[in-house]
Amino acid sequence: MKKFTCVQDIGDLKSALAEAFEIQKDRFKYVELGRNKTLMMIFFNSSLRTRLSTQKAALNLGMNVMVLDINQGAWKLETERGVIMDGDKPEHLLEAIPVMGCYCDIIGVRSFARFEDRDFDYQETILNQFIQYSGRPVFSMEAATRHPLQSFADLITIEEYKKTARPKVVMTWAPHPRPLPQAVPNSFAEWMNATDYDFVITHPEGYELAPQFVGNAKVEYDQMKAFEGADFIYAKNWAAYTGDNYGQILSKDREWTVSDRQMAVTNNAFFMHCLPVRRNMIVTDDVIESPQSIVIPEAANREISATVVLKRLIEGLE
Ligand SMILES: CCC[C@H](NC(C)=O)C(=O)O
Ligand SMILES: NC(=O)OP(=O)(O)O
Repeated sequence: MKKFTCVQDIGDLKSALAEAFEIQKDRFKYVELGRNKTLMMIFFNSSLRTRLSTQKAALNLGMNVMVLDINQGAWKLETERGVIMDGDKPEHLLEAIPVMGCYCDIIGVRSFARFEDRDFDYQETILNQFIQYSGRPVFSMEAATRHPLQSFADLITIEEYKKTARPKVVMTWAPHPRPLPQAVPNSFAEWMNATDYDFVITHPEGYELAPQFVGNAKVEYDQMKAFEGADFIYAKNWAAYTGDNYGQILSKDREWTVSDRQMAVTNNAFFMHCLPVRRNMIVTDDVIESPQSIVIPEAANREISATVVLKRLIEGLE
């Protein structure tokens, strides 16, 4: 594997899952593979799970690890080409990227959507500059339009907990005080559409995701109807994608907050969320603390998804 930015990069899902469950049984099985190989993790945005689980995955494989928070300690970076750099940014990304590539073997990048220009975000400008100019294999630690390490962990978790071959999986929008990226819902939808699950997306009108991610999923504007008979509930907030509303909050309707009311019409569904989660905005205390909440095993599987991805990137090194 030469990059990991989307579901297509992992190839056949059944073999990726087999590898994940093998590593889950013995996460140090390939501890020699990464000897004298260096992972560089670059964060343009905050992180807890991605930062810790990806570092742990690298250690599982015997790698050296370097972590850089671009906005703390490094020079402020200009990212636009053609800009006269007479402002507060002393360095351009187009120099910084190949320099960082000199010091490592594999690069992970977190760079969220900026919500200033939809094309800039949806062309994955920052991530693609790392792919083009670093000279190293690059993987996404959540970029502008996807979060594949999260989605792979979500799939592993559903496969672990499902009680039927083709579970009904419902992704529901929920309210949040800030406009959050579409990367997690886009990516979850992309991975769910790559399975044979019964996948439904539910959100208020105006929160339609980009069609290339919705794919063949059923979209249901009535949340209670969507929840009927569900086996898994995946809750997430996202800002509007469509038209002039890009990056905007259209609703903070707390009727969409996942509570016992909605969970009561499911098939005793498991509750999932990528975390961090705003309690009593996205989900009530009772639901996220219930025996059906699997948000912690879901977060634990981030170590497994990252170990599989790093293993395949190391194996792909010349
Ligand atoms: C894994 C989630 C990261 C980010 N969450 C926040 C709070 O910014 C998001 O919603 O994309
Ligand atoms: N789910 C996830 O990626 O969490 P962090 O933003 O804390 O890394």
